[in-house]
Amino acid sequence: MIYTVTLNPSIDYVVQVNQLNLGALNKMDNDMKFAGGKGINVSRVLHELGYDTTALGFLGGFTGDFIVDTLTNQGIPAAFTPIQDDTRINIKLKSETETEINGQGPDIHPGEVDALLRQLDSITRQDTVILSGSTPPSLQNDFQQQLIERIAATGAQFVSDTTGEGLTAALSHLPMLVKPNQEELAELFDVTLNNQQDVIHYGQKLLDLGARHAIVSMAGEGALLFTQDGIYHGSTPAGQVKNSVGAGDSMIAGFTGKVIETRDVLDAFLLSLAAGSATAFSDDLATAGNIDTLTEKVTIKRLA
Ligand SMILES: Nc1ncnc2c1ncn2[C@@H]1O[C@H](COP(=O)(O)OP(=O)(O)O)[C@@H](O)[C@H]1O
Ligand SMILES: O=P(O)(O)OC[C@H]1O[C@](O)(COP(=O)(O)O)[C@@H](O)[C@@H]1O
Repeated sequence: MIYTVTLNPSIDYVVQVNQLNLGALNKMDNDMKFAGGKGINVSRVLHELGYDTTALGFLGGFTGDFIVDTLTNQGIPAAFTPIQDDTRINIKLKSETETEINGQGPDIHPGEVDALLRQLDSITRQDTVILSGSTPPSLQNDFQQQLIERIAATGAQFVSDTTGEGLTAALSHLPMLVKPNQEELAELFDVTLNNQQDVIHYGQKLLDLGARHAIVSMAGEGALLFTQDGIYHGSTPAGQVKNSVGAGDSMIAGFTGKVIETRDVLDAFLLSLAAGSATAFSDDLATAGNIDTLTEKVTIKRLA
């Protein structure tokens, strides 16, 4: 089973305002609500690709109900830990540019934390756990670290898609995969990345620090894959970008599902690239059909 853990899910409220006037009344040209949060997106794409997954994490209030209903309607298995406070709403404003306004996240009470930790005790070494996204501010700074130690103790392999301290904590427990984007990589090492050589240099450090595989995603520029055997660049196919929210999560779903199925890392990278672009080219997350079509249009080149 592939478990995803989303500590800070969200309703992603995508608002289209073609001509945005700040400080004035604007009318929406279109709006859409999606069950979001990084791990939830990963579970949705894993399910779409036919892989067994269960979504875990904290959910509460009317916003939490919306997410549970959406996942139930899509047939995605979930076992969320109920919380008293409302799950957040993240605004994705589409105009000439894409602007994101993410909520901080709800208050999580100690009993709710204990309930989530107890759920993790049933994970076994045959499972994979994907720990994705931010941590609600009411949780202690070292909560991600605690969680990773708990997961590592079960013997399950894990994937980490978070930033800052959480990512540093993950690296020391030998994650199967980490996937920072280029900005997150720069933030982790507190550097400016000026060219591909810089990205390669710091991407390789992710392996040196403990990751078994690392993907550094670069939006429309594709992604770099770092493995013990080599470094690869994957391209993006031509297409019209509609909504890139969840592109990184789709990548993680494609890579993790395929690598568990076939153990073929390059096949997994190919699927991850197709899934990322298929999501960028869709209003919502990618469909299996779109991913399949793009798989033939992605190329991978060995760099080192
Ligand atoms: N504009 C785009 N055109 C084509 N593919 C894209 C685009 N944006 C993202 N993707 C695909 O999705 C992957 C992840 O996107 P990225 O924006 O780097 O991640 P994140 O969503 O984590 O910030 C990219 O490596 C690429 O394969
Ligand atoms: O948990 P965080 O880091 O605040 O991010 C949450 C946001 O990330 C998303 O999962 C999208 O992530 P990506 O675009 O990086 O794939 C949205 O659904 C959600 O609004």
